[in-house]
Amino acid sequence: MEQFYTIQGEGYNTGRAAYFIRLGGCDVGCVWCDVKESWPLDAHPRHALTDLVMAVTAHPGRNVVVTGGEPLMHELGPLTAALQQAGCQTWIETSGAYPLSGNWNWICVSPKKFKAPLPAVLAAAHELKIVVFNKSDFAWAEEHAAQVGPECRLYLQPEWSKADRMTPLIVEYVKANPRWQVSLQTHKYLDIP
Ligand SMILES: C[S@@+](CC[C@H](N)C(=O)[O-])C[C@H]1O[C@@H](n2cnc3c(N)ncnc32)[C@H](O)[C@@H]1O
Ligand SMILES: Nc1nc2[nH]cc(C(=O)O)c2c(=O)[nH]1
Ligand code: SF4
Ligand SMILES: [Mg+2]
Repeated sequence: MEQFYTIQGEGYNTGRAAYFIRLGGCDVGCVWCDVKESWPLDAHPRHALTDLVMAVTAHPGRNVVVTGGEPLMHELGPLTAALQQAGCQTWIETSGAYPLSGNWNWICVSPKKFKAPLPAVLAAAHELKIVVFNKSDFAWAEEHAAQVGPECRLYLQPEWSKADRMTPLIVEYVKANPRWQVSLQTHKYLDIP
């Protein structure tokens, strides 16, 4: 759907330069999704793998975030193979609602109430990133933390339109439950893509 070179704004890799590949198509239906224009599966141009890799390697960074839409609606083996062959680190942002494909150096799973994550994707996560939309989401976050591996990093991220109200609750929750960390959408504060 779009591609851009920016700074990873969220989660464990916050602050690192990364090339973003945003794939079209998502049927999860989050009411607060901040990229609803990504939802149609066939409304976006298709690009040859070699062109994508050339676009990535035209920039000095070698971290690539594959996001969407829901990127796991696509078979991602060929894309990650081509990126890794070109010396890139492959990172994914996924809801976990579809089976994992591709080879990943970093897997961020952000589960959604609207379409449950698959247990196998949660088990493979390096990072669990829960969007907090209301205060019942803390208990929901713990249910998912029980399904990831022992090394998985745990993040609570305020839903953007409710950040004023949710961020103070997240701060108090993390102080009381220090296995969790705060994740902010720092690119929105920086006003960059
Ligand atoms: C747009 S989604 C695309 C990847 C995948 N579909 C997913 O949801 O993980 C990228 C990240 O943005 C988060 N996100 C989307 N809308 C948000 C919002 N309004 N506030 C905070 N985070 C949001 C998602 O939870 C996810 O971690
Ligand atoms: N800067 C920046 N960081 C991000 N991290 C995850 C994003 C996403 O939409 O997947 C995102 C995004 O859209 N921009
Ligand atoms: S799963 Fe991701 S892309 Fe799909 S609606 Fe939810 S936040 Fe948006
Ligand atoms: Mg985003």
